[in-house]
Amino acid sequence: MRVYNTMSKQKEEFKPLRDGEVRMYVCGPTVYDYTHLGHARTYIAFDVIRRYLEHKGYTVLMVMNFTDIDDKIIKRANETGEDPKKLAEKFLRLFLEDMKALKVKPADIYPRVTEHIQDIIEFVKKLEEKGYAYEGSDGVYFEVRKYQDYGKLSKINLEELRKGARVEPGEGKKNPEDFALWKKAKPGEPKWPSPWGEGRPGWHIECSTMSTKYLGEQFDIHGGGNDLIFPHHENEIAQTEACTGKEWVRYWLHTGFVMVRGEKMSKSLGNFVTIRELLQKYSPEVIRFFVLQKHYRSPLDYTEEGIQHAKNNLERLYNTLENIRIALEKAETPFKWDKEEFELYETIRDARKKFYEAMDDDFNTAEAMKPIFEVANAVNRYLERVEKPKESVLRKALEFFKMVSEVFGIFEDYFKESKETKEEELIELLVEVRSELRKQRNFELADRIRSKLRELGIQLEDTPQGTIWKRIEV
Ligand SMILES: Nc1ncnc2c1ncn2[C@@H]1O[C@H](COP(=O)(O)OP(=O)(O)OP(=O)(O)O)[C@@H](O)[C@H]1O
Ligand SMILES: [Zn+2]
Repeated sequence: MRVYNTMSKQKEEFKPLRDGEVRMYVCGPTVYDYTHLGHARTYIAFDVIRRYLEHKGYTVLMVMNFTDIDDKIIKRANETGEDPKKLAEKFLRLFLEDMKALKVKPADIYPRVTEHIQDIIEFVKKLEEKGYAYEGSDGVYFEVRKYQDYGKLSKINLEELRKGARVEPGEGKKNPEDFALWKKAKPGEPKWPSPWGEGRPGWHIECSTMSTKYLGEQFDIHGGGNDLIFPHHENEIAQTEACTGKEWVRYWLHTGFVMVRGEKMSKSLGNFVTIRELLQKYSPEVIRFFVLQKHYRSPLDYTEEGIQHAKNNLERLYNTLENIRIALEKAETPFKWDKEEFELYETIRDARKKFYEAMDDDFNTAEAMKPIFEVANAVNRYLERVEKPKESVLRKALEFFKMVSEVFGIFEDYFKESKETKEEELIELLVEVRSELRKQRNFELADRIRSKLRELGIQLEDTPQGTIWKRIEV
């Protein structure tokens, strides 16, 4: 498997630091507004990367932070007259709801800045002890020129950076390129005690602190949107490697932007569409499908037609799945296979290979889509041509779609539904058998079925119209 590493600007063989385990950290949102499609693209992309790694047999430990205190939150709270803590809490909950709706698997750990202030202070203290940090009038700063490798991720040139930046009036830093590790509180701002007086952490330090706390001083994947490469990730690297003296992250992965008419979808430009709005019109799977039609590093243009197109394509696939379901009802036991079965089988076999090759090539979901449609088309053709379809070859197609479902997080309704339907059919069957037993006055066995079902959370009630059943808590 090969992944594109922003650090080396090329695809590299993927080899995690520990066998069989992938530890990954994805920068989470600053929670002061609704989640828009741009954010969702990034989180869906990392969700699929994580799902694929799990599918390949890795144990994945995933951490995603919440920036629940920050300039943007304070600014918004001041505008709306809300308490910044309450504001952050509200949007944090809404974000989790949105991710759940989009079937993004939850991170294993969601550390929040406000619950890790002490850890952050310790980290800054270490940087101070090692001579990388200094206290200025309004906060503690990281002295960029002390860290030799600055710029290695973004390839930014420190001299250029210096020329372009300046120390704003009121800022207590020595050099224009230095960045804040700790900000001293201004009147009315949320604050915590520290060796440098009351204040709050700078933005970058939280990710260095919380990622190393939970994933160790070295781990495999660190990700986020393209806009985080500089300065956020560059600064994270400087802080962490200055502190530990070790190479920190193996692979840096960055997602391309969702674009609207040539511009990045963003809150500040006001050109965004929220997940909530989209979910009123489209199913979560349509949104996922839309996002996955492009490779995660490419820009993704958002248009109404684009989503509509994704919707139609997904529907086509669902139709095929429905065709398989119907065909399975009349499918035959395969006493023999003919040319048609072998043709379909070979398409599925090749498609599976292509799917894995595409995903192994830097998680190329856009390429991986092609074999999905190849199988769908082949199944439809097979069902049109063959009068008595063979169960085994249809099951092969279903297995393929099930695999896609696991990795892409689509078709979940179909596979979940069919499992439940099966279960319901089995319950109906037992109810029928029990009624028959009662008619034959075999009450002992009938009661056994009833009490066993009850233990499993299915309650039977005998009514004049017959026996009905319902699910109960056990
Ligand atoms: N248009 C976009 N396309 C893809 N990813 C995006 C887009 N906008 C933001 N992201 C990513 O979403 C994640 C969360 O972003 P964050 O909460 O910092 O957003 P933000 O910068 O406040 O949002 P905005 O850019 O809308 O002001 C980051 O990884 C960021 O790179
Ligand atoms: Zn971060």
